Amino acid sequence: MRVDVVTVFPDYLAALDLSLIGKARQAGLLDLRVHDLRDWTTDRHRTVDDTPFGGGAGMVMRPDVWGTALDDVLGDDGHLVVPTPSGEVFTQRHAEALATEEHLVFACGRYEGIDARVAEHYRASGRRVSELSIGDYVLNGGEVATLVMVEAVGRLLPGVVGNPESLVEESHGAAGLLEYPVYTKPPVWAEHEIPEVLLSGHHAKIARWRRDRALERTATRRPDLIAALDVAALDKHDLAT
Ligand SMILES: CC(C)N1CCN(Cc2ccc(Cn3ccc4ccc(-c5n[nH]c(N)c5C#N)cc43)cc2)CC1
Repeated sequence: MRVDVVTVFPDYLAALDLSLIGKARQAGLLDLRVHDLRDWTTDRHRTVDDTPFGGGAGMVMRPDVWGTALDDVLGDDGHLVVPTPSGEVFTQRHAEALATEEHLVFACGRYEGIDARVAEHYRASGRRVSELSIGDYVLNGGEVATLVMVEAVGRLLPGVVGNPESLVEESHGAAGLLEYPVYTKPPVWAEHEIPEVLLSGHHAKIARWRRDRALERTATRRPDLIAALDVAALDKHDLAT
């Protein structure tokens, strides 16, 4: 997979040189290229923004600069991803769908956002465009959201995560439940012991205990997920473990 990121803060994406995503890049599993939007400006001040039509606070990012940049970077096959507070909320389902793409291009806005005609233009020209938000809180730009989405998508690519098994049993997985509590050595820490069932070696009981803790957590912390619960998948998933 090729991923291009266009931003006025290229250094913000340096974190993608680290850890799993960094290793995936070195292994050639992920071809990640970060571009400075100002490289497509034509004035001596390298201007990327202007005042909003209709008035209001702040500045808006210019469509002409973004258009020349994206025309260069999107190529024939790029799927344009625009992080925005007004986007569809990004979920694991979006990560799974984006992980099937050959080429993603992330447009990182700043200020009050990117002129709306940019996304419109590429959608109208038949290109896949996803306007996505990573959650209901306000950030200062699209770079942090891009880091989140590139990691969520990158870890799903074949060969990136050492044990593909671990991609199956994870939060918001097939059964739609939150993760159960996990423990490791020492068996006693600060007078806290390990739940006995986890020391029993009885796999069916351990699976049932984990399923019950995941249900409990989901009901307490994310009751919204309970409504969408796929009970059939839950039992199948549970019996498979
Ligand atoms: C009334 C009037 C003064 N209000 C002024 C604030 N407006 C909303 C507003 C708020 C902040 C930004 C800054 N910004 C620029 C590009 C950009 C991309 C993503 C995100 C972003 N924020 N939160 C997420 N989950 C995001 C994602 N993904 C934020 C971005 C842009 C826009 C709403 C109108």
